[in-house]
Amino acid sequence: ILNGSDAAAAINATVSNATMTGASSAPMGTPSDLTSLIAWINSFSALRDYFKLIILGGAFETLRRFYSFSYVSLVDRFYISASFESDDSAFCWMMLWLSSLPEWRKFRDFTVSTNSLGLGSDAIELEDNDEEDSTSRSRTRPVRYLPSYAANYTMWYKRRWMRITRTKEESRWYTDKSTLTITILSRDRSVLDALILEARKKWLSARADKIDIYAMEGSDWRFVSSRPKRPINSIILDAGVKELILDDARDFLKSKTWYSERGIPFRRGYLLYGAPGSGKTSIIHSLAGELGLDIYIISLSKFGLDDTTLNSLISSLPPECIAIMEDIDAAFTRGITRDTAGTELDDPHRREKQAKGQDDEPESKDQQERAQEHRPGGDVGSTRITLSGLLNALDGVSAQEGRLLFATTNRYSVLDAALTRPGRMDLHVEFRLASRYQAREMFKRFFILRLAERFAASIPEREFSMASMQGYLMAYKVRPVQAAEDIEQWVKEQREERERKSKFKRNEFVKEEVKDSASVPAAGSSES
Ligand SMILES: Nc1ncnc2c1ncn2[C@@H]1O[C@H](COP(=O)(O)OP(=O)(O)OP(=O)(O)O)[C@@H](O)[C@H]1O
Repeated sequence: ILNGSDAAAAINATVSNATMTGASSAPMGTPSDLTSLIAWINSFSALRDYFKLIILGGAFETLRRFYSFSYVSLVDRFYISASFESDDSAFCWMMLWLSSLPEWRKFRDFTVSTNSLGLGSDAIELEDNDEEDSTSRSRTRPVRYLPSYAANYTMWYKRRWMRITRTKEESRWYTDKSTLTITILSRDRSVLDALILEARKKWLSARADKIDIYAMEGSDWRFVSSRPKRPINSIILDAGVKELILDDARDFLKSKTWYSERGIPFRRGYLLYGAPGSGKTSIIHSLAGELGLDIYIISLSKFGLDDTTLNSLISSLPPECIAIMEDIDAAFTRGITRDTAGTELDDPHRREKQAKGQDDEPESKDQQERAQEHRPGGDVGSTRITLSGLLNALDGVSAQEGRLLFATTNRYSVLDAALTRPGRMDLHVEFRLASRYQAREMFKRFFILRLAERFAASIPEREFSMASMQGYLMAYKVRPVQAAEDIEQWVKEQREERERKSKFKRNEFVKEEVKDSASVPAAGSSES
C-alpha cells in the first residue's frame, strides 16, 4: 500500500521502464514519414519476416491468377466449348453421335449404363452371344458405354483436336442430371455447328421409325421414351374418320401463312370423345408417327401443377408438336372450376341444376368411381388448376404457335362449353363402340377373311369396344377357327358379366343412399 507521492513515483518508474523496453527492441523513435515507417517496421525482425511472406504469397497468388486468366483467355481465343445438359434433347444427340464414332471404341474408361437416354438402336451395346439366354430378361435393357464422369476424352474430329468431359450435377439429389462438355481446338464456330447438325441428323435418322414422348417435370419437359411408330392402318375406324383427322392435321401444318395473313392464331385443337377402348389414344400416337411429330403429355392431375406452371409448360412446347391431354373430364369431376382451386364439381349440368335448386341428383357411379380414384393419397387431390387457368394456357398470348392439341374424354357432355368451343377444340370427333365392320377388320388383322365374316356376324353392333375384342382375339393367337366358334359364347358371357356388375353397382348405390339418409339428422317433420 503506497501513499499518494509514492504511487506517483511508482507510475513514473513503470512508464520510464516501458519506454526503455520499447527502445531496446525498436531503436528508433515513432516514425514521422513513410520511409521512416518502413525503416521502423524493418527494425522488428519477426514483422520483417511476416512482411516478406505476405509479399511472396501475394506475388504467387497474382501469378496464379494471371496464369489461369491467360489460360482461359487462350482457351476462349483458340477453343470453342459447348455444354449439353442431360435433360435436353441435344444431349441425347451428342451421346448417340459419340457412341457411333469409331474413335469412341478405342477408349478404355466408360460408365456402363442400362439407362437408354433415348439412344437409338445403333448405340454401342454389349454383344450377347448366348443363344440360350436370348429370351432372358437381361436382354430387354441394352447395356451402353457412356462417357465416364471421371475421365477426359481427347480425340480428333475432322482434323481438329477435341476434348470431351462429362460432369454430374451434385446439388440436385433428386435427378441424375449431368452435363457433357465438348471443347474443340478451333476458332471457327461453324465447326461446332457442323458437329451438332451431324449429331442431330444421326439422331433423326436413328429414330425415323420412332416417336419421342415427353412428360412434364416441374415447369420443364423431360424426354421419357421413344416408341415405334404405329402404322395408321392398324387403327380400324368407321370409314372416313381416320382420313378426316389426318387430312385436317396435314392441312393445318401447311397453312401457317394462311393463318398469319388472317390474324388467326396458328393452333389447332382436337377433341376425341366417346367409348373407352375405342382407339382415341391409339390414333393420336399413330398420327404423331404419320406427321413426324413428337408427343408432349399434359397431365392436368399432376401433383403440384398450378396455372402458372401449366402456362409456362404450354408456352415452352416446341413449334410443331402434338400435345395430349387425356381424360380431360376427369379434371372436371375432380373440381377444376373457373375461379376456385379444385374444390367443387364443375359439371355444367350440375351447375344448371344447382342454379335451379335441383341438385338432388346423385353423382353417377362413373363420377363417383373417378372421384374416388382421385382422392387424397393420389396426386390428383393436390392439383391447383382452374378452368380459367387452363383456358388461358390454351389460347393466351404465350400459347405456342403451331401445336396440335388433342384432348380425349369419355364424357363429352360434362365439358364446359368454353373449353370445347372452336378456337380451343376445333374438331370434335366421336369414337363409338365397335361396329360389325370394325369387328371384321380387326379379325382380319389377326387371322383370315373367311372366318372374319363369321366372327363379325356374331358381334352385335356398337356393343363392345375394340379394346375388349382385341383382348379376346389375343387369347386365340394361333386358333382362328376356335376364335370364330367361341365368339358367341364370349358375347353371352360379357353380357352376363355386365349385368352382374351393374346389379352390384345398383346395390352398392342403394346402400350408400341408405347410409347417407341415416346420417342426415331428421328435419323434424314426420314426412322427412
Ligand atoms: N379402333 C381401333 N383399332 C384398332 N385397335 C384399337 C381400336 N380401338 C382400340 N384399339 C386397341 O385397344 C387398346 C386401347 O385403345 P386406346 O387406348 O386407343 O383406347 P381409348 O379410346 O384411348 O381408351 P380410353 O378412353 O379408355 O383411354 C389399344 O391396344 C388398341 O390397340
